[in-house]
Amino acid sequence: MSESLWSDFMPLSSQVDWCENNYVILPIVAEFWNTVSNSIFFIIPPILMYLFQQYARQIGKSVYVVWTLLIIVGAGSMYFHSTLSLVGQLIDEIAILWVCLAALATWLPSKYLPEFYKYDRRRFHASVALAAFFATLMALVKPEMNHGLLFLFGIPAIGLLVVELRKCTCPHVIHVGIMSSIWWFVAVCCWVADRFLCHLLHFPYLHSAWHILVCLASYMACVCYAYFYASYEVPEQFPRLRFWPHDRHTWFGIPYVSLMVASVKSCKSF
Ligand SMILES: CCCCCCCC/C=C\CCCCCCCC(=O)N[C@@H](CO)[C@H](O)/C=C/CCCCCCCCCCCCC
Ligand SMILES: [Ca+2]
Ligand SMILES: [Zn+2]
Repeated sequence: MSESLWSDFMPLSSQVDWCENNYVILPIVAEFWNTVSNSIFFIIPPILMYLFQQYARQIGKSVYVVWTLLIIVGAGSMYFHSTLSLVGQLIDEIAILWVCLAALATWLPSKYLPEFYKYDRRRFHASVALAAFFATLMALVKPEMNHGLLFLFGIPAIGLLVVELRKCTCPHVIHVGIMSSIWWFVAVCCWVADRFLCHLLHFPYLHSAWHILVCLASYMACVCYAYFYASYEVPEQFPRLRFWPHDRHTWFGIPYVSLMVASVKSCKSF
């Protein structure tokens, strides 16, 4: 390993530094609150792994790839904020790139794909894997551009959500989709304010709030995509949204997709 590569592991070697003051709470952690706020990525995705077991069995195991990558996003972000190293920044960004592409490959309904991919989804998965490989190489070239480019995933993500929610008649899916969009909007405001208005606001916790809100927005959007995908691809399994720990908890429960036997009506009210 060359000397310059070693230096990319050094604390504070990233050009990015967030509003929270460095090394204030613990002498070995650069940004304490920005580090610990990523803990939410170790709580929600494992619960989703548990709740999506039936979905994985009946529709596809790639749902586990998305939840695992979300945990890796949290771990990468923790490492980045605890060191503010360039390597930490790249791990954080590349993990986000991969989870977005994995979500796209897993849940983009076939009706949106060109004919070439429609009848063999493995071709689509292979193309996304190839795109992930080249995008990862490009991410190493100009790391300072990565944040901005990653936000572009928000456009198809919101686009798909809006298009499908307008057609959707299930009130639970509409509720989760709207909450996801609200959290996403507030999260982006927090990210922008922390990045560009730090000297005006002097409020160092906005990036921590972003971590929590973007995790909520992304997992809720993913649950909606999982529902839309199942509704298109396996309507005979009557997908419906349920909430953990109880279906009564539509506000604070964790939504997931459950598949039913053909005799039960889809989206039945609780
Ligand atoms: C058909 C759908 C395609 C897109 C699916 C998107 C699924 C998104 C899944 C997970 C994204 C998680 C992102 C978490 C980032 C946490 C790490 C972090 O905070 N990193 C920052 C530094 O610590 C870094 O500055 C962040 C950079 C920008 C990230 C932009 C992510 C865009 C993700 C799009 C999410 C869409 C949610 C839509 C809600 C309606
Ligand atoms: Ca800082
Ligand atoms: Zn962060």
